[in-house]
Amino acid sequence: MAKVTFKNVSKRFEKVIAVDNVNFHINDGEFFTLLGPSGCGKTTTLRMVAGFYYPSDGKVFFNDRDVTYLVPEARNTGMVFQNYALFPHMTVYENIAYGLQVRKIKGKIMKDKIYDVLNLVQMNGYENRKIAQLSGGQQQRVALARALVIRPDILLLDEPLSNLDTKLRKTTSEELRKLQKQLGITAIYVTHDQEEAFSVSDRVAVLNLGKIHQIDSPTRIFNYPEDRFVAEFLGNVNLFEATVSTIDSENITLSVPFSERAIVASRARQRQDWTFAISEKVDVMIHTNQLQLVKKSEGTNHITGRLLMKMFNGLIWNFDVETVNVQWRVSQFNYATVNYSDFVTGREASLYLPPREIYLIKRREGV
Ligand SMILES: Nc1ncnc2c1ncn2[C@@H]1O[C@H](COP(=O)(O)OP(=O)(O)OP(=O)(O)O)[C@@H](O)[C@H]1O
Repeated sequence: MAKVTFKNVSKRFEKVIAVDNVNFHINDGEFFTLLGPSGCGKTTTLRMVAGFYYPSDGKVFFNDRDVTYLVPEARNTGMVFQNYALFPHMTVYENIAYGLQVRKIKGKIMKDKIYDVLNLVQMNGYENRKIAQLSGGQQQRVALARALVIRPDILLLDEPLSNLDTKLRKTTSEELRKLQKQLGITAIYVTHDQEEAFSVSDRVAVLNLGKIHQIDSPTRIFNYPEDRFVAEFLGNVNLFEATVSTIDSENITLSVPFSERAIVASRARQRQDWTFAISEKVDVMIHTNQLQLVKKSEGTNHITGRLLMKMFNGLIWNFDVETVNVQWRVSQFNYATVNYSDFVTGREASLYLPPREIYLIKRREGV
């Protein structure tokens, strides 16, 4: 087991700053994910953990040991690559044996280790198959077995599920999480898929353009995004700009671009480490499932709009509603007893914004 620390780490490739002054600390046995859009520096960060790249600036520690410039072979990390990087004409057994042979492990010890790990990833019986004769999901298990057979202190996973179909991704990510906890191994996972990141991770770092925007548990990131980028990247949100009008012990009122009347946000919903001032400009977030579609627009936080689109996907209904200056997305669970046909595309449809679901994002410089 190992802790991993990045201290002021940057990585430049000529003019490109792939990783820009990144700091984080990963605990023993933690499942930690680097999440962000394509090109944000996830893979470069992971490669600096593995030792495939050395930082241009800053330091990397495993526990208290400075490993910044240590060669990959001396780090005891196991890596699963996006394309698995297996030898297609070799058997499953030979692929897994490779890393052990490099480490001069032979004979019965090697054999026992290979059968142990095959068991672990539920691939016993496949040892003599060639990689080219396996399905994508099975190849993924072999790649995982190959990374685990050396008993690494840290398991590194670079989009390991991206070649699997949606259903298999779900079950495999659940298994991966179980296995990681069972082994108590520290894992660092790279993905651009928010759902995948949330379902496997203890904590997630959200990156953009080489910088970390937020490191938190999945629920904290979802409910309390640090900035507008994080909220937008996670999706399933409505965002608008507002100005703080009044603040009392219970509520913050906001002047908004889509209504003459002020909107009320409950203070209980806000991050306790942020304070807001009268006239402060903020970004406001409300999750698509927290907005309510209503027939009549009466009273506080009700606004009148027009239904642009409605779509049923089996579990939820999605509605797009247009009001002055803002287009909204509303997602509601389907209930057989609720009649959604009352909402007709092109006709009036109103929204209710529950005060306890309105989240204010503090603006900050430099990100
Ligand atoms: N070897 C390299 N030489 C030059 N530029 C590079 C190199 N590797 C990465 N980059 C650049 O650094 C930035 C970060 O790349 P990185 O591969 O870390 O992103 P990523 O978040 O993993 O993206 P993806 O999800 O697309 O794999 C990108 O702009 C990329 O073009």
